[in-house]
Amino acid sequence: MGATICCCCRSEQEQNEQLTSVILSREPPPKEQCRGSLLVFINPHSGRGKSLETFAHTVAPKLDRSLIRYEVVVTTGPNHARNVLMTKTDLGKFNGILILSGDGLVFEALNGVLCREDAFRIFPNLPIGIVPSGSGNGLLCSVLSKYGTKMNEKSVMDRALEIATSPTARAESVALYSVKTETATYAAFLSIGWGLMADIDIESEKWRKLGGHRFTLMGFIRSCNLRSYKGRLTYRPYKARGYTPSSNVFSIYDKTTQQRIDDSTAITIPSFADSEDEEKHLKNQKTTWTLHDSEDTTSSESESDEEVVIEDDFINMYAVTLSHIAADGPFAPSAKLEDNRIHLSYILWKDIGTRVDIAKYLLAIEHETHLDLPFVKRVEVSSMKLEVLSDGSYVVLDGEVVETKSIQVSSTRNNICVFSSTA
Ligand SMILES: Nc1ncnc2c1ncn2[C@@H]1O[C@H](COP(=O)(O)OP(=O)(O)OP(=O)(O)O)[C@@H](O)[C@H]1O
Repeated sequence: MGATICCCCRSEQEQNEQLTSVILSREPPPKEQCRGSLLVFINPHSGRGKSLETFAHTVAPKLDRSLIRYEVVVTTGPNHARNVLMTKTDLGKFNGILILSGDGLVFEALNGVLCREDAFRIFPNLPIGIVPSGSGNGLLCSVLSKYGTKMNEKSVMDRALEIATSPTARAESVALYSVKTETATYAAFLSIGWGLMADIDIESEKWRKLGGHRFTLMGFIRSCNLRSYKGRLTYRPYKARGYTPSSNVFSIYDKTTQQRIDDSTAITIPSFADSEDEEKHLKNQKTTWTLHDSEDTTSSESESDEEVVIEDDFINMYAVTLSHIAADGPFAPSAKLEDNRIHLSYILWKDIGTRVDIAKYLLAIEHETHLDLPFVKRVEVSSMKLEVLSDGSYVVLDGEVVETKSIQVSSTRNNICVFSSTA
């Protein structure tokens, strides 16, 4: 335990191998003394490439002191975490999972869970903790900003470490969205982008080591080479439909995931006249989304309103479901963790004067004034569909590129739970 490593004079790969073997050989605290256990995913290449070091030197010693055991998976490439979570048979024994990467690995992990039969029981009962090692950490920043953490890299990292390693850590609900493309279904929690900001996000990935500065640099380049993107955007304005989202805040180490699942199943099973109905109810609970705009939830004629369709040349389309997309000012200040509305904003080519307007828009994001610019249209929606009608653009979901020309995002009444505070 607590081995110190001299990292100078060695290649990055050798350092990573050495750190991995130190991490995997750590003696856990004795089981009978432990408060609980975490399943940890470390992406050695995320962000500035420091996640193994952060775990070995900071997270692991703190978890040991807090008597929290951990099982570590050092991811070897895309889909590793997804495959583990799809197939792991003992997920219920953990109190939570901890991810040392960015939003991309959280997205991958959730979509691994989505492939499981018990996905919709796991989501609200298996808390996800994040130690921000990737370059985009919108989920973590949205959660921490609710509790007043200052939005700069150091404060976010310090607070995330405190929560991730504390025996009194608590988790709370974050709304989950159902996404369909031409070929796949996803669970998403953060954003869908197309056009200017999606291009900036993806084209700046080669500068990962610059951290958040990569977006500023690529934003400057992109606004000098402004493009328009042809597409059709269809959306349905948000209506409450009698639903008031509420947050479930709970202590992570009071129960394991399986104990929480067992408790919630016992509470939510109504008494059924016959066992066939009961079986059907349980099956639905396990396997399906609860869509916000389903027939069951549209209670009156006035609520089944028209869809709005815009077919035009766009400069940017960016929709978020959480307040922050990075550790700067909020992108959607009114977004709340548990609330299931989608904050859609877009800019049409015909509405801007010059490309200086776009530079102003990108700069305004940092100062939270971007939504006040006259050429930025915004609306809260419960579902939206984007059909891309031109070539050569990225559709980016929770920071990850999805290969599709058509994508539909729907609000649901499902949620995940995320490490958020300490008692
Ligand atoms: N060992 C690995 N090597 C390369 N890619 C990996 C590895 N492990 C995981 N990945 C992939 O890297 C992506 C990590 O994205 P994440 O957002 O977590 O980090 P990031 O450094 O901020 O990356 P990005 O800038 O692309 O968002 C995930 O899609 C994941 O599948």
